Amino acid sequence: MPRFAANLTMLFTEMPMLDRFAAAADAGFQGVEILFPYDIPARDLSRAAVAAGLDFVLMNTPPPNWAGGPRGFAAEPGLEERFRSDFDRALRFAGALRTRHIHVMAGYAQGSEARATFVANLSWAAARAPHVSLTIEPLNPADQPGYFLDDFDLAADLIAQIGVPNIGLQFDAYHAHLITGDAMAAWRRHAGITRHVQIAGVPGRHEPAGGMIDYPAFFAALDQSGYRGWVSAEYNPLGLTAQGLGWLPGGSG
Ligand SMILES: O=C(O)[C@@H](O)C(=O)CO
Ligand SMILES: [Mg+2]
Repeated sequence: MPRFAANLTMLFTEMPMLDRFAAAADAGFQGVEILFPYDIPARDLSRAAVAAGLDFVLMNTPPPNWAGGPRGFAAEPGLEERFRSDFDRALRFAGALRTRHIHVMAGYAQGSEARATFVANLSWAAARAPHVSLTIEPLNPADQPGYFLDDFDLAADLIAQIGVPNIGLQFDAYHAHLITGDAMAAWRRHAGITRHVQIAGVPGRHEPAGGMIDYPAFFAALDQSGYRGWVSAEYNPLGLTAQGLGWLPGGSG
């Protein structure tokens, strides 16, 4: 069975951020991720993770505003300088938090110039931080219209083109199902390049149980394919988070 992490941007939001770490550990998670941790001093986040005995698994490149900001700039021509300073800010945070992965967000752009920009920015970032694992994640166009990286085959193609060991796929089964119609088939196709997995139910992006993705079968497929990374719960709980954790293998729900 994979190791599970709680996405603290979306889970346990009924309490302040620094209290969510202990709640996640009590529920049976072994790790955490925060999409945009930039509003809270890294040392406070790090202390909370250590005190709860949790690994810090993933964070995103800025912008810092989860509620209203765009999703990155890496594929947007003309914003290369901003991308670089954002990336360095992410690196400083990631160092303080000992984060396993940084998700480099593409932003909103289309066409060959956007692709060339994304490749150039990712290549620069990979060389800048050769010791850090970088991920790219296709987001479904219904939730993120106009987002550059909206296709799994495109992500695979980009990873192959850049061809460095520290860039891999962030496979979010919720987006995979909405983009391809079959998260399990998408997993079989892309397991080999995946560094990080996220889960949520379809439809609705709620608890990963009882929807169109058979999660017990998906977890078995992860094991069968030899996946050794993390699986992060990244969904909007229907009620109090702890009351919806019956799906978590070995958890207290
Ligand atoms: O799936 C998502 O929405 C996230 O993993 C993300 O990083 C978007 O900000
Ligand atoms: Mg995701």
